[in-house]
Amino acid sequence: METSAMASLSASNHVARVLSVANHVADVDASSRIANSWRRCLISHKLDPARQGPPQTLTEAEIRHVAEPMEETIRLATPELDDLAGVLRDAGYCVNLADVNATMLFSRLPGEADAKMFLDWKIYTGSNFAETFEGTNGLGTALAEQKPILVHRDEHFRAQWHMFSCAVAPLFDQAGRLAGAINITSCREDLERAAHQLALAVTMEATRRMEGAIFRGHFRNAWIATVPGDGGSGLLAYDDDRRIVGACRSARALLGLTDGMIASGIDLSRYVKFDHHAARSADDVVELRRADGSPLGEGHVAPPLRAKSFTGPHAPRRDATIDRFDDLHRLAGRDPGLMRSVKRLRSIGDRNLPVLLHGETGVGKDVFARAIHAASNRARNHYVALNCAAMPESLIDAELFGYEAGAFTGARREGSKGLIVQADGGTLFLDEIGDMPIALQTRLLRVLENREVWPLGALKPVPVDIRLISATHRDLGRMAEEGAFRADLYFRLRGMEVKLPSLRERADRDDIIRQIAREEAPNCRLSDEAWALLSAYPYPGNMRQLRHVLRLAGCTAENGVVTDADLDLPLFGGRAAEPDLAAAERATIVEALRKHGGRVTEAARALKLSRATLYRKIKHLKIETAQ
Ligand SMILES: Nc1ncnc2c1ncn2[C@@H]1O[C@H](COP(=O)(O)OP(=O)(O)OP(=O)(O)O)[C@@H](O)[C@H]1O
Repeated sequence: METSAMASLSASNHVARVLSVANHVADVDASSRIANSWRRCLISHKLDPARQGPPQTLTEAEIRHVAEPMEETIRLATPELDDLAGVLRDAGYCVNLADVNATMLFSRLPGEADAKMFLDWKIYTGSNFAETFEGTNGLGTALAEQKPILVHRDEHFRAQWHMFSCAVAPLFDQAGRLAGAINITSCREDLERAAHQLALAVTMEATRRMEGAIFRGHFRNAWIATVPGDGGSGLLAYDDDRRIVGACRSARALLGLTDGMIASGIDLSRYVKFDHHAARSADDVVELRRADGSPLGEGHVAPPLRAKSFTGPHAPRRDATIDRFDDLHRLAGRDPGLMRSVKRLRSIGDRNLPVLLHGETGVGKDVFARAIHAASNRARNHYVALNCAAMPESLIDAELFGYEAGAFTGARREGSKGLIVQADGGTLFLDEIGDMPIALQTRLLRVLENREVWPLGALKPVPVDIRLISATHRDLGRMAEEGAFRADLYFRLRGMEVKLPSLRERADRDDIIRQIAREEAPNCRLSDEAWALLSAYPYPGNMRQLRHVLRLAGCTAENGVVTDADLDLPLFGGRAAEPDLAAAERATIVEALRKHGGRVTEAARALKLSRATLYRKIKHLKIETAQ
């Protein structure tokens, strides 16, 4: 028999089976949950099990709109989602997070061999698998019932999904409300139900950890108590005055807490009692008791992420929802490498560890450095930045270390404090540190070692307390090996090294394009062609270039639609084109400088480059300037 004829025979057998189960005629081996779902699909949703066609898929703009309220949930769940995808990848599973309406908003595909099937069948971000449209399926049915479910092959309502097997766990938010679901799907023919059942158990465990991460992330400035219970442990968040500010689904069920009780700021001691002084860290086990003194079991208590130690009852109340690491989390987006770096920065806390940022031009080194400063206990003091590539050696010296009155010809009469002293108590950001002349490197090293500065012409040093963040696009390690950069300074600078990936390397590049499009072209939508172009372009100028391109496109777009014609994306040549590119680049820069009377700032603005990048290019291309 031909394959298509076999397929249509099995489809008609399936239709007959669905009808007989739904009408309670035959007692086939479909589980009661599957049978009930089939009944809902036939009777309430009036669906046809034989209907063929892809799932409903949202446009880019619709995905953006739907994903916005889920941004924090997705961000906090991403590390666990990535781990789950890593564990299941070799078994051919794709992993998705969907919202309450069963629209997939996050997807991780397995290896190439398995991925094609998911792409062909549109099992990816933007597709909707609501039971009311697609019939019985993992996502739709788990969300309809708010319970984990396994839907194996011919348990799907529509015959066209019979080559797939899915396992889904619903996801509940920090207030115990249904927030979405975590789905894993396989299309491997040899997948046994028992093995799939095991994968469901793994998914349920991972989902519980995601819920924990979402709860802890949401209440990061509150105390968190973990309370044991039969259906898994519950999480309670409370403030410095020991009033409950949040409770997860299990804690609500376990202790009978409602939204109203939590909103009224109910006392923790009316539900749970324990010796606060016994809990010094999240790893310490504490004996928990109910209000009447009866034992509740062993639990844990974690202090707020910002707190160093327990605060007394009169300590000022903190806002339990504001986190000074917010900017860093926002910049890291969903890029796994950057998310790990932010996690490490969090664990460093307020220790004065130098940070070395590494990345191409325009990847956001300056904004990242500012965000590190904002997340530190130095945030109230100055953030002072200096670009070492943008100045001649003599000026860097004076700018950085300062000078006494009359220290040299041309010096200001009253002298200058210098940037290092200005940054006292705060953060000093040295951009393009690889361009710092060797003599100045030696002076900087002395400042870092002795914590004092000798301004030029001064008779005594000035003590300073700075946190140093430096940045470079160069390979400083190699430069240190080759003697072009002081190795001892290099090791001092890289207390922690953070690699800021180029835009083309970022795992969340599409999110960034969407976000920047929202900011720079707020009243426009992107046409499909424009989107295709934007997501395939290599962006030598990274975020800065993307911003400029979209800002311009926002101005030229007609009828609120950015088309490919609005995108000013110059061809980015390969290796063979490099000599010509360099010549063309040189000519463009020389012309821009000429047009702006040699003023680098204005020429940089006209060329849509940062001043530092233009200085670097001027140096690299050996262009003569008036300065
Ligand atoms: N994660 C991000 N999302 C959106 N925009 C960003 C992000 N990071 C940086 N940008 C934007 O990119 C532009 C360039 O950022 P920034 O000046 O910090 O880059 P840089 O790496 O310091 O560049 P250069 O090395 O050329 O000095 C800025 O407009 C900034 O707002």
